[in-house]
Amino acid sequence: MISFLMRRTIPRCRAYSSQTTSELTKVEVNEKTGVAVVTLNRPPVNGLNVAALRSLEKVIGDLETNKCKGLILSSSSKNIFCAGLDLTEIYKPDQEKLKSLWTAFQDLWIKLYGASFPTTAALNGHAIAGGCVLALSCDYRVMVPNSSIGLNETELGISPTAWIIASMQNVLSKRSVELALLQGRIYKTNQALEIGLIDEIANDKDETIKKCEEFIAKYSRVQSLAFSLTKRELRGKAISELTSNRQGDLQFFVDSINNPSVQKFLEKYLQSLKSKKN
Ligand SMILES: CCCCCCCC/C=C\CC(=O)SCCNC(=O)CCNC(=O)[C@H](O)C(C)(C)COP(=O)(O)OP(=O)(O)OC[C@H]1O[C@@H](n2cnc3c(N)ncnc32)[C@H](O)[C@@H]1OP(=O)(O)O
Repeated sequence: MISFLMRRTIPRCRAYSSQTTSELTKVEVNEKTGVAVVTLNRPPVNGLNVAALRSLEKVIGDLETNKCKGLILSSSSKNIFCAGLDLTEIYKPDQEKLKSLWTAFQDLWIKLYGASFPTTAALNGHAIAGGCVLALSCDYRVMVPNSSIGLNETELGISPTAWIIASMQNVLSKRSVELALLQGRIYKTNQALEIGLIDEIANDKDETIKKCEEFIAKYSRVQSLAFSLTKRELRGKAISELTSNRQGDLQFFVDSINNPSVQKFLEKYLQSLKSKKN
């Protein structure tokens, strides 16, 4: 069950009625500000499987319906924000599950990137691949020191699809996007700040959330309708490009993952992650 701490005094933020989302995503809404802290909660690394993606998508949909004031995306892990798509779901995949995974990721991106309220990522640790996409889909990113962030897909042998590139282009210069994507580069916190991949550094998780709250507070005098219409103008093109080509995008993903050389790499990659501890 999702835990809600709903405010009673902000008239535009109604109490949630849905209780169907699982513990995969926890939600707390600040009674005073109406800002929701949404916590990814799939240990050990918040790997994104279909259930986790759908859970987060539903939460964002509920926040949208309830006209909350802003979102802070965080993680229950001590040092990992999100390690991206669950690699065990894309190695030797069940084909139907693979399609569901990508479709759920597309749906989540459309909701998060297009959210009509301010969105922030409180990066209390690593944000790799799909984890970086979640961060890039928000309006603002605050990260703790000694963490890493980036899109390493080319290292995995797959190429980021148009909407993922658009999310990065929305944040970085064209030159930085080229370097980041073509090299499949993962940036340390300081480097990420230098190129603008994150907006601020915070000392710890609490401070990431505080800084995200401060960012959202800057919008308190902005009319919600003007905010959402302006955001739609800025981001709508990338979203409609995906919505008009969802099937093609899905097929590209499925073909990429099923490529024997990608599967071979994934096998070695998963082994290397496991053998780190030995
Ligand atoms: C259209 C064509 C395709 C377009 C694709 C582009 C789209 C891009 C979007 C998504 C793609 C992806 O997201 S693919 C996922 C890629 N993710 C990664 O490469 C991250 C891999 N993980 C790490 O680098 C590290 O785990 C970490 C830095 C995140 C944390 O390191 P730490 O040392 O703290 O932890 P461990 O490495 O020991 O991990 C603990 C535990 O978790 C397992 N693990 C890690 N990552 C994943 C994952 N993504 N999915 C599933 N499982 C994962 C790891 O193997 C360990 O397991 P064990 O405890 O069993 O050993």
